[in-house]
Amino acid sequence: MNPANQGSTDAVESDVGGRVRIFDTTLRDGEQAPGFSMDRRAKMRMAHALEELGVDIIEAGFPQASPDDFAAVAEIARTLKTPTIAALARCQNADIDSAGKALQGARHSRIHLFLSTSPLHREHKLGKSKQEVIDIAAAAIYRAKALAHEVEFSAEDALRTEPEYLAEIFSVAVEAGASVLNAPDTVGYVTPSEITEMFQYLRKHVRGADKVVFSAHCHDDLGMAVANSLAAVGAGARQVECTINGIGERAGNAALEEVVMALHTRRPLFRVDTGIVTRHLYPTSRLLAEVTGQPVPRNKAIVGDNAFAHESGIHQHGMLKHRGTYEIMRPQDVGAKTSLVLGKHSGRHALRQRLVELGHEVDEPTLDAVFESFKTLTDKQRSITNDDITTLMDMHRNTTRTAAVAVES
Ligand SMILES: CC(=O)SCCNC(=O)CCNC(=O)[C@H](O)C(C)(C)COP(=O)(O)OP(=O)(O)OC[C@H]1O[C@@H](n2cnc3c(N)ncnc32)[C@H](O)[C@@H]1OP(=O)(O)O
Ligand SMILES: CC(C)C(=O)C(=O)O
Repeated sequence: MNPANQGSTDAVESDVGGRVRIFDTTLRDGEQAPGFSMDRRAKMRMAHALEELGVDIIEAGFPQASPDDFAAVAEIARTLKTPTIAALARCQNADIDSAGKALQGARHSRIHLFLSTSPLHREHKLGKSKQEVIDIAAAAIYRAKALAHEVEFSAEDALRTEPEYLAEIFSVAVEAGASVLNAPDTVGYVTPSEITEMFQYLRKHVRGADKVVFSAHCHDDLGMAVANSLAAVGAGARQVECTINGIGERAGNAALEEVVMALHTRRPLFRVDTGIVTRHLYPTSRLLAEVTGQPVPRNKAIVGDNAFAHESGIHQHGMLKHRGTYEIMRPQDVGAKTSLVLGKHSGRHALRQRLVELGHEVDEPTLDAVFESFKTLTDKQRSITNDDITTLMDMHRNTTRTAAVAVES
């Protein structure tokens, strides 16, 4: 049993220490991005991988969105054993009932309600007053409470909402029975210092703040989703909503693997733990790429092909002496491998190492000669294989032999 799932009101209240729950929304916000939708079968495969990864909560979908999404949430709820299964719903009876029904078989279920709170959304999207929005949220939470083990309330566009009003609607949400309060940066607008201020304010001013978990849900429109999520943790958030490979609406959500490895690698700074089995990060990332048909960018932090690859000679020389010179994480901790890639920017040290690995004996004159032809080749060819290296070595041997024969005759 995952200790994070035992009861929903055991919030960690201090700014440092404790457990941060990882709420994975790859199957909901992640799949909302154009090109990333997943059918029931794909979602099942991902859900099993997410369970193995050790996420605390899987947001399996939005049951009211389509019959297949309802079926996917229901199957995930029936099948998975460890994580809490969440389903998204608007503050509308049909959505709430459909989420409750889809979650019926779950060992631990959560209805995730959302309603816009910012002035822009209240006026233009919902056409509702402040009080009307509060009343709609309260009624929805009461209804959802009867249909799931717990209710999370998200104030959509929270970070562009008046702090006093946000604290008020969250206070009402706690009274109505919500045990997780999510303050999303829906449009990826804020900076780390601003989100810190907002979470500190909410934890101070929401009535019943000590009974609930505060959650961050950050989008990457300005490339700050991970930094903002970490800042929120620093300000007391104890749930982070994130996705594998950072997929999600527009520029995406905070990348799960980046949030987790930042908390893990810089533990003395954050002083919190997650339940993530980090060596599953890379395989889970690759599975997502497979089921969506969307490759992981090479330079993606943690899980990209280049995340632990070194081509530059100066870096390779350092790596051969001590891997800590250019790596801050052990690749095996995320299920990946280090690679010293030979290319245009490589130097003699890495070339010698590869020649030795391929079983060639190399003295300094040989290395110099092969290195020269290697550099000529890399100016023409972006990727160099072991076969290329062997060919260069064979060519050098042939040249040396021919020269020796010429001298003899
Ligand atoms: C920030 C987020 O990520 S929120 C989640 C966004 N995700 C999605 O929208 C994906 C799934 N969505 C869908 O499949 C469709 O939008 C459906 C089936 C849910 C709804 O479709 P439709 O009924 O045709 O409505 P449509 O999407 O065009 O418009 C949204 C309606 O929901 C209302 N609405 C929006 N948010 C909420 C809310 N949190 N609570 C209550 N009503 C809301 C809007 O005011 C609008 O109402 P109206 O039809 O009375 O004008
Ligand atoms: C539903 C909420 C949490 C959301 O996805 C957002 O505000 O970005």
